[in-house]
Amino acid sequence: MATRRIPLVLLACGSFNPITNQHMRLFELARDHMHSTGQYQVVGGIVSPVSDGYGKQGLVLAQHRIAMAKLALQSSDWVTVDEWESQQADWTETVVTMRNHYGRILKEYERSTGENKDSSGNPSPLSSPCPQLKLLCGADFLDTFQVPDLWLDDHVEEVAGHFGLICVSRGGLHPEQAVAASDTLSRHSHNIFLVREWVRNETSATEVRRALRRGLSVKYLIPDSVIEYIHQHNLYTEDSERRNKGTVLRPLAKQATQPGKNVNVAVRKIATLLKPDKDISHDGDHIVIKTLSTFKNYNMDFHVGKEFEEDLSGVDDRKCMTTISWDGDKLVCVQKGEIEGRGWTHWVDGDELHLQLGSQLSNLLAHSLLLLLALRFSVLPLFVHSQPANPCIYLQALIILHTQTSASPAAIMPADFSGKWILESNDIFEEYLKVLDIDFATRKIAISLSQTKVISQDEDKFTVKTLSTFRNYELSFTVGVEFDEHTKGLDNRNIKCLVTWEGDKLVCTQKGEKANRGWKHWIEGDKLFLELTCEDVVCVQVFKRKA
Ligand SMILES: Nc1ncnc2c1ncn2[C@@H]1O[C@H](COP(=O)(O)OP(=O)(O)OP(=O)(O)O)[C@@H](O)[C@H]1O
Ligand SMILES: O=C(O)c1ccc[n+]([C@@H]2O[C@H](COP(=O)([O-])O)[C@@H](O)[C@H]2O)c1
Repeated sequence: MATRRIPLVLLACGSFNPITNQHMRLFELARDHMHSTGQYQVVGGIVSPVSDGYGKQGLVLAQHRIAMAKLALQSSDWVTVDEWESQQADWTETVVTMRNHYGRILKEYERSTGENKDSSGNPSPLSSPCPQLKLLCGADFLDTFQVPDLWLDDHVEEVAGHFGLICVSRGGLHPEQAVAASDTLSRHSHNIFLVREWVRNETSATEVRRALRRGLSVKYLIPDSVIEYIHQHNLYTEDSERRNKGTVLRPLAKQATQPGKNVNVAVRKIATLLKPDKDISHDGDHIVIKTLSTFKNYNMDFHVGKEFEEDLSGVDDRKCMTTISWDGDKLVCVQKGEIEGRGWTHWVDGDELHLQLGSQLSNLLAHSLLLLLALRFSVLPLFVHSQPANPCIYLQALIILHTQTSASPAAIMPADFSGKWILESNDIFEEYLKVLDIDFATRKIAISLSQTKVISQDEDKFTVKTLSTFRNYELSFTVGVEFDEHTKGLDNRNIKCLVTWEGDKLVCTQKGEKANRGWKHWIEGDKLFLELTCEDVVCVQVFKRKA
């Protein structure tokens, strides 16, 4: 007897900002592939645009993205647009969207099998097998599962294990490697269908928006009806592209606030974007310090000289026995607990309030949020409302901290970077490449690659080799000596560079066509950090020392 095929619905989640022909092609490719397995019968396709709460830069209103998707899909007799996700007040996890659709699909199935039950109430042999729902995506989507703190592990488990994925190739990405690199994905590899698109189509919604902003033609990349809609509503402009600029992607913010999470990459990322205010009031030795930001607020209410139990919920969720006392005109706090040497010092210098946060060097990583909060505030007589200066000045706190907390003189010497370092994480690298105007295909290759840094250091003389299977790059410099760099094979620009020591950090300013360009290198334990900055993008790469 021939086995009956499993009815299958394909669900694609994304910004669809705007929907492109390639988005629609994904469905056709996936349907052919799933039919070729002989196991499935694709019975429907759903496009589910993300809600406005997603916070992605340049995201135009959901009502427009929905309207464009509906216009585009008028030509399909099996793919529809669903508004449920886009209408949720906040951004919705993909797995929640999947559960919602699957619940609806199952209800319909039950209703239809109800009509086909035998006398004992069991589905009759005439009923079709239980339908399935699978997530349809491009290869770049699969890579996002590896982005630290973007997805919850349980959700990846449910998406890949319970539902299943159909992933269409994109650019030079290697989805099979993404599956192999992840324990969860490889455990469910039988439920992940990789579809090879032989007619490569590199259309990306970002590139379409860019072309539209520049007044260039996007005909044949997106349907005519969508082009007309965009022009009618003047949708993709310089202004619309600035929408959500600097906003933390909602999944990252949401993940960071999960109970029991360590102070991690996501929190660090959020913290760097914050503009916290300090609101300090006092009545004699009774002091209240409020640290206010759009992400988290933190209040301290204490009497100088009196020990109290401090609950650092929302910071690193530890408890400390805290005592704050005067040291001359400095307010010094000692926080006894799990982390040795923990505490802070507040003092005023001219019209600036300084806050220096400390813990032992070995614990720096666990305390990155604390370090990030080490801001310098301007325009402030002590204990009145303050205006924050540049939040990125927190970086200086690391240096102060190193100097303050290092017991041995060796620890305050500039660091030794020599060695081989393997890339472990590469946060916002694609944004950094975009701001350097690196083309789509190169970006996609670059973000998928592993990198090795080989650094040779002879006191202040450095050679840094960056090696990958795609391109190698070598840079030699002497700290304190300005040099010309041609970023050959990268963005091919000429820049004037100067590398200096800031404590044990190596800091480079790169003057040229691009504003605010530079990098910083520092070491924490067996990790090498590289912070790459250009305009308003800050990318952090973390390397592990190769034994
Ligand atoms: N050219 C393409 N090839 C394969 N998959 C694609 C392609 N374009 C989009 N997709 C897939 O379509 C889904 C929705 O994509 P999304 O709305 O993010 O558009 P996008 O073109 O990837 O946008 P952006 O350019 O901003 O990255 C994702 O799973 C994405 O991987
Ligand atoms: O569910 C999650 O945890 C999750 C984390 C990150 C991204 N997503 C979804 O992945 C999609 C990414 O779309 P885009 O346009 O950013 O490529 C979008 O639908 C998001 O809601 C989902």
